[in-house]
Amino acid sequence: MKTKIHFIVNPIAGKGNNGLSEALLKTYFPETEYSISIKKTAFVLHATALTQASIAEGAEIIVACGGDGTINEVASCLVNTSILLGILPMGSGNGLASNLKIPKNLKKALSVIKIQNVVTIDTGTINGEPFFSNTGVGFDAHVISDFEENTTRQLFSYLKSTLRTLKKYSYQTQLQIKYNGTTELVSPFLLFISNSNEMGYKMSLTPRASLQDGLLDVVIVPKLSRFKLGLFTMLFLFKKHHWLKEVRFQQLTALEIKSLENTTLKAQKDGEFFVPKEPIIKLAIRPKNLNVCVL
Ligand SMILES: Nc1ncnc2c1ncn2[C@@H]1O[C@H](COP(=O)(O)OP(=O)(O)OP(=O)(O)O)[C@@H](O)[C@H]1O
Repeated sequence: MKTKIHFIVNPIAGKGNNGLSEALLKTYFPETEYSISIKKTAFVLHATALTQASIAEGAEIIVACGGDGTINEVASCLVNTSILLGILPMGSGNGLASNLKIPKNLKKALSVIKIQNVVTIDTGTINGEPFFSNTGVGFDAHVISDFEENTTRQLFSYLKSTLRTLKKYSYQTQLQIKYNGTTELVSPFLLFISNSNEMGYKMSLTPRASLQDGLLDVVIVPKLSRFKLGLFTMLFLFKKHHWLKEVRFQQLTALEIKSLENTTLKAQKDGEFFVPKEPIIKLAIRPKNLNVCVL
């Protein structure tokens, strides 16, 4: 029996020129042993529809070719199944791939899929919808909202969006957060929840996070003075933001966030803008329910 591998390719992820061709795939996965299919996405959420079709076609490995957004759309269909997720990192940040040590080099990443060495990782949920890398309802969500107006998806565009968001960001949103039987009121600059220890571009707000510890790593940063914000940014770039006493970390299995104004919050999910349907956001971890090909 030939192994069925389906490649779901996002042609606009990262710089957009990914170098993946059928000829290259055939050198790694010869027709005598493998049955290969390449599918290109044409719009947002198309990867999910293509993955569902691949599952119905009996694919045993489904490879997300793109960044965290593409992985989210593909992997959402693979949780709690025995189908393996492969990753060819072709996005801008590639946070999850980097945490999993999947090489950015296309040929090396193809070898990883061929070896079929598998780890089972945790996945997070936000109001029941899976996320794999991170989510957030603070400054990061506003940056992503601005970023999606850009025509290019590269580091420079993230930097531009960060600066634009810094100028207009307001801290008016009063949130009630509940975890481990505790209720708190916060009005945070940042409320970031991560499964992975990397956000992309080798940057991390949650360096202690593990994809296999059954925990969500939560970072809460209150409103900061301009000086403290500058300091926080500098420390963050060197992964030393924990030096600031205002920065709080929690490792949790569940968290509830409620807008006191009863408005729906802006959020980001794996780097894509997301507006939860209700003013209450429920976050949870689902331990070890996704099989991923790694080195
Ligand atoms: N043909 C298409 N045209 C426009 N958008 C698309 C197309 N195909 C997929 N998308 C959308 O592109 C978005 C970005 O994809 P992805 O996150 O993989 O790349 P990236 O943002 O460059 O990488 P990263 O998240 O690692 O920074 C996803 O939300 C996906 O739904």
